[in-house]
Amino acid sequence: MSVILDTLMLNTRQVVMTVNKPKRPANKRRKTPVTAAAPVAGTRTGSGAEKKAEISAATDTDAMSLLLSLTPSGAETTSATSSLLTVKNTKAVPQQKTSLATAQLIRRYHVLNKELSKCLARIDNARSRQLSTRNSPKTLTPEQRAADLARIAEIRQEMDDLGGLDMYQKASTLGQSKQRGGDSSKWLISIFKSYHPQLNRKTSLRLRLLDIGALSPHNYQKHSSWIHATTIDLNPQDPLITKMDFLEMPMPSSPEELFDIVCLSLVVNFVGDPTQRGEILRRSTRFLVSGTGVLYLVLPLPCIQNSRYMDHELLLEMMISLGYTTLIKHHFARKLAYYAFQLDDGPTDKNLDSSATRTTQSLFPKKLRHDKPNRNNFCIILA
Ligand SMILES: C[S@@+](CC[C@H](N)C(=O)[O-])C[C@H]1O[C@@H](n2cnc3c(N)ncnc32)[C@H](O)[C@@H]1O
Repeated sequence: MSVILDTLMLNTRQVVMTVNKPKRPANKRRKTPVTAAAPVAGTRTGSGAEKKAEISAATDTDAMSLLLSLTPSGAETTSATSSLLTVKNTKAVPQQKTSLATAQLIRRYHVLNKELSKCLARIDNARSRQLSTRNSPKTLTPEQRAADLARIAEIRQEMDDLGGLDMYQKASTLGQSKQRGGDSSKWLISIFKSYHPQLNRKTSLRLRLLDIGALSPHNYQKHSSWIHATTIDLNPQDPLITKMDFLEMPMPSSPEELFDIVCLSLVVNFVGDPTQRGEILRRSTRFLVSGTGVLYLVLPLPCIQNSRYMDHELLLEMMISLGYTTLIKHHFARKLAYYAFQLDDGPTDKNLDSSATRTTQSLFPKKLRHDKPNRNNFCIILA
């Protein structure tokens, strides 16, 4: 696990930016960025003026398609989360890159990702309000919408200049390297060895593990006698990892497709939108064996210990509401919070689309809990 990842703080107010945008001389500008995903036809836009004209002309266009049209490197869209991301292949992060520079890059990427989610959510919310209540006073004015869209374009450009998701992941992988403390699978393995002592005796039982947001397919390799790992990521860094957005992953249709362990290590905080964070947690229940399934959740410690809107107790309440009534174990390391929850009570509406069965009212809305200075704004909303 990355030591540098531990420092992630998700508070836009903390952004005193220290990562400088790489400045390229005009004659050395990237021509066509290499995209991991197929470029969206006609996505490349021209000058800033052209972009602005496009923005103001497009106020009635769907925000997502417009966002894509502003995407410098044309990422493939799946869910709203992944569509936010600039995905392109970048060169490996040099090993000698200082941990400080890597940490800054990761931190900046998080901040941008979060701001992007906010702009998009504002546009999407205004749009749904407009559809439900014609001329609602709460909808965005054309100027506000244009400002948000312009900011989205700027953010995407900066993400692209930083190297996009690919560079972020390479930096994170570097952070996982042994010199910096290794990956987070170690804590999970130690829990399982004490929690399921029979596994030490190498029975034929092989646990099915789903690693969401995996940077390496090899984290569980040396335990392959008792763990079968399925690894997915929005932008796989290895051919053995499946390119998949968890929010779009088909639900298991039979017990054989369920998992014994679902890992969300530094993924929930990576997602910028608090409601989507909650959706990821809720969705995890549908992939686990009810009664025995284990969710392994890792968050930066400040998300739990230094947020205005979140703390350990609230996280437990949220998890209990989802059916994770047993906290097998948790551990606060210097910079990371580790949790292993058991899914005692699986979802009752397994065969139904979750959104169709819920009201629009949040079970756990954004609510101030610690009104103190110097706290961050990390939040999870459970709808
Ligand atoms: C900070 S990295 C964490 C990597 C690794 N799990 C660790 O503990 O170091 C977050 C990863 O989550 C992935 N991710 C975020 N949202 C995702 C989603 N909806 N589906 C699949 N992967 C996702 C990102 O692509 C990124 O590689």
